[in-house]
Amino acid sequence: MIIALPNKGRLAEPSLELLRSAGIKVESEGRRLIASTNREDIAVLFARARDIPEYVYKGAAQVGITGLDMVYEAGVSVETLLKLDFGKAKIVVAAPSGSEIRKVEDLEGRAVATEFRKITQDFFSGLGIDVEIVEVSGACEIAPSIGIADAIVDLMSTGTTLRLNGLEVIAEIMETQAVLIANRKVVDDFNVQALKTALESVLNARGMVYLMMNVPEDRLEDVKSVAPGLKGPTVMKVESNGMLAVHVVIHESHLFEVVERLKMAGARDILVIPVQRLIF
Ligand SMILES: Nc1ncnc2c1ncn2[C@@H]1O[C@H](COP(=O)(O)OP(=O)(O)OP(=O)(O)O)[C@@H](O)[C@H]1O
Ligand SMILES: O=P(O)(O)OC[C@H]1O[C@H](OP(=O)(O)OP(=O)(O)O)[C@H](O)[C@@H]1O
Ligand SMILES: [Mg+2]
Repeated sequence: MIIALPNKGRLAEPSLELLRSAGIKVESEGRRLIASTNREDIAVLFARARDIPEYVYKGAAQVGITGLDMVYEAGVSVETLLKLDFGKAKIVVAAPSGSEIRKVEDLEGRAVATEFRKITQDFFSGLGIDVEIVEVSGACEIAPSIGIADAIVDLMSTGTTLRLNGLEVIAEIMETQAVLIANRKVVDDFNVQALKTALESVLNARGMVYLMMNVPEDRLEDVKSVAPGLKGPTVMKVESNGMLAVHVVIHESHLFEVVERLKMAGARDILVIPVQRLIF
């Protein structure tokens, strides 16, 4: 199986990191664009995020990681298997603050600069608004101030780039994040499904911790009410001393108060263990 990964840009490092957590280690040598991995049956193809949907559609790679925006923009039919929870941003229409352009209808007959020709075209034609699209290949926020366009369609996450360039959002087109995509013909292949399961299990496990503790039998209900767990705690009898071993998965953000409450409810010997993978 070949996995297409972004070779640079915002999605590159988090994609490699996610694969690594899922047990797939890329053995890359500098600028080589095809790399082997620790698994004999999995190789990686490094490409631009923008080109990955096309490569997966054509079958040059069976699966790939790219932005959902890139999938729409490519306009090809691939299967989105999983949202990956990084590379989160919005595609917005923005115009110079204080200009007469306050809403998308004001752009009728005007010029819009963007790297996203198809998304922009589809958005405005869907609203029946006729705009001229000025295609740029990056740093599109500069376009209005140099007289190239009246507005832009671009990605926004923190909003800093827009603000620093005197632009403000007048409409939101779509939300994007990194996704795992697959060629439709191989969606059900064992390796494709195994990769999906592995990545999903890493995402599920993020922020979760496993608690193990000993609880006197007569305090079980008190402990349960403090830490109900994902599917109720696992309870095992500890031989001979009237104690129960209780195991439960909770969210790390609750750990601070849950541990104290468990202690108060009679739990002892509490172990907190990181969760590597979680498969429901
Ligand atoms: N500010 C951002 N916040 C979150 N995700 C982003 C942001 N900018 C881009 N992305 C996501 O990353 C993808 C790739 O964009 P990025 O700018 O990293 O690379 P590129 O445009 O391919 O390369 P370059 O900008 O270096 O030419 C985008 O399609 C989008 O899905
Ligand atoms: O809302 P913000 O947090 O400011 O992020 C938005 C900016 O991030 C991306 O650019 P990137 O940094 O990838 O540079 P690029 O223009 O070279 O692609 C995007 O094209 C915006 O310009
Ligand atoms: Mg970019």
